[in-house]
Amino acid sequence: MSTAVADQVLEQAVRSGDDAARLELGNRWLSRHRYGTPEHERGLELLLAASEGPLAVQAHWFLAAYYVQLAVRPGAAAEAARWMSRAADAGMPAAMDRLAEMYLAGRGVEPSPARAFELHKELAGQGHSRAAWEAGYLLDHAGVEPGGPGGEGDTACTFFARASALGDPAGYYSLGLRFAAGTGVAADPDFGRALLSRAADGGYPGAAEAADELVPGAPSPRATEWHRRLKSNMDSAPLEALGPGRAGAAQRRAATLALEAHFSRIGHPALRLDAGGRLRVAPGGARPAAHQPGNWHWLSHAPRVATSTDFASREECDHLMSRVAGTLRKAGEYRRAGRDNDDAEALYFSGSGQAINAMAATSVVRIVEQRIARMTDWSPRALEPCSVIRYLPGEEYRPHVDFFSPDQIERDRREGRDFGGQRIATFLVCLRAPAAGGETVYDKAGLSVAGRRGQGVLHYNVGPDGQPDPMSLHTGMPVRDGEKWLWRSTLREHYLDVPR
Ligand SMILES: O=C(O)CCC(=O)C(=O)O
Ligand SMILES: [Fe+2]
Repeated sequence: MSTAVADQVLEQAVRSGDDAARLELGNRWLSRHRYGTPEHERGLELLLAASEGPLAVQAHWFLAAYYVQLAVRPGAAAEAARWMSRAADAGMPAAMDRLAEMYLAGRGVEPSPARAFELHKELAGQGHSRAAWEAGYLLDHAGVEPGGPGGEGDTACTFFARASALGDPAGYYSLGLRFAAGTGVAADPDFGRALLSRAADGGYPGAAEAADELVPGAPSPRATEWHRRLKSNMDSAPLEALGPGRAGAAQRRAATLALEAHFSRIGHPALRLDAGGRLRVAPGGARPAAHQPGNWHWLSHAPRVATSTDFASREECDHLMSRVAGTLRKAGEYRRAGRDNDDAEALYFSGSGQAINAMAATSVVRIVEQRIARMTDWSPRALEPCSVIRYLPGEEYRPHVDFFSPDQIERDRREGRDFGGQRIATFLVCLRAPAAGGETVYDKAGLSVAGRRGQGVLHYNVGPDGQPDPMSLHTGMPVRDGEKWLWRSTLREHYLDVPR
């Protein structure tokens, strides 16, 4: 059926009051027609018309997603939060997940890491493994005080164990790090090694390296035995009960309890079930502390370049790689029309990348952004959405500058596409350092910065007078061996969500 015919069929269905057709047609009009056109407005009206009918929750979700992605428009964040809350209150897992992210970032709502945690905790109880992992991460990094009814004893390790019970490599990985180091749980390097190896079996980035570095040498017989048990535990786990779209919240809770009980039978003394049948990890070891980045170390004043060692933790670096690993694309494929810097990227950068937008951002993305904002005394509202880029051997980013031309800034502002103004500075975080090559070179200053995992690099693209600085020319040297992964944020002149 051609699109035109299909549209006519949908129009007919809309006239007879069919809400599924309203949703389908509304989304089509919104994606096909530019913001501000009557056709675009009609798309929005169709979604609104469906928002009180039998498909209200889906309509709320589509409206929320629409406003999330319309971030640069005034009031969009508040509208996004309003619709997202309605879909979340109706129990839609995807909406609960995005609402948690909004509470953490404080977008459209008062920031509340505690609400973000509670939403992830609820989702974790329904068998959503990433939510279980995020709940654990938030406990260690967002200053959330677990408390309230049933909250006693919630620890990061407990949530990572629950993610592990659901078969999530991220859960094995983070639990493995903690058993290896003895943070939040009494150290058991053999079990830690086994968990990290299990995460590596599941393809989790950095897990094999962490196992080799944190518990060096050949695995002990005990580590090998734990690894075998972890594998056979998962082989016999009744995971199908959580298959996509299989059951409602109550059935998913029951299936989750069964999986947690199953995992506890692996027999490790630190894993136990509480009175409510939920999996917990006996607390012990060193008190977990929020990650502390190193102070700025200035390398150059023309251009201005500084580094911070351990800006991001190993766990954060590996999470960020895992988040984009399946979706990386060549620069030419993510280029947006009319953006000169995207054209330059396609021309000069031979690796791959992926932006992490508000529909994909996780707690780690927001916490790292908040850390960048704190360390640079910048507002998170003036940070461009981050992206992750990867260089394979032979790939490079030839000499270029990151600042926008005055033409580009004015065109973006006029077309209502981007109100952020100049890219004052660039913030890079080395997620994985290559074995050889891949230095960041500031060509005109004769400065070369070798990446180390977790290191943050800040360089200004403008001089102290605020004007584009030609001295900021820089190069990502060809990687000779291994892979190089970077996080990129740019610090913009203005808030991105306030029209000028
Ligand atoms: O890879 C590097 O070291 C530099 C990356 C860069 O310049 C950029 O992403 O704009
Ligand atoms: Fe650059």
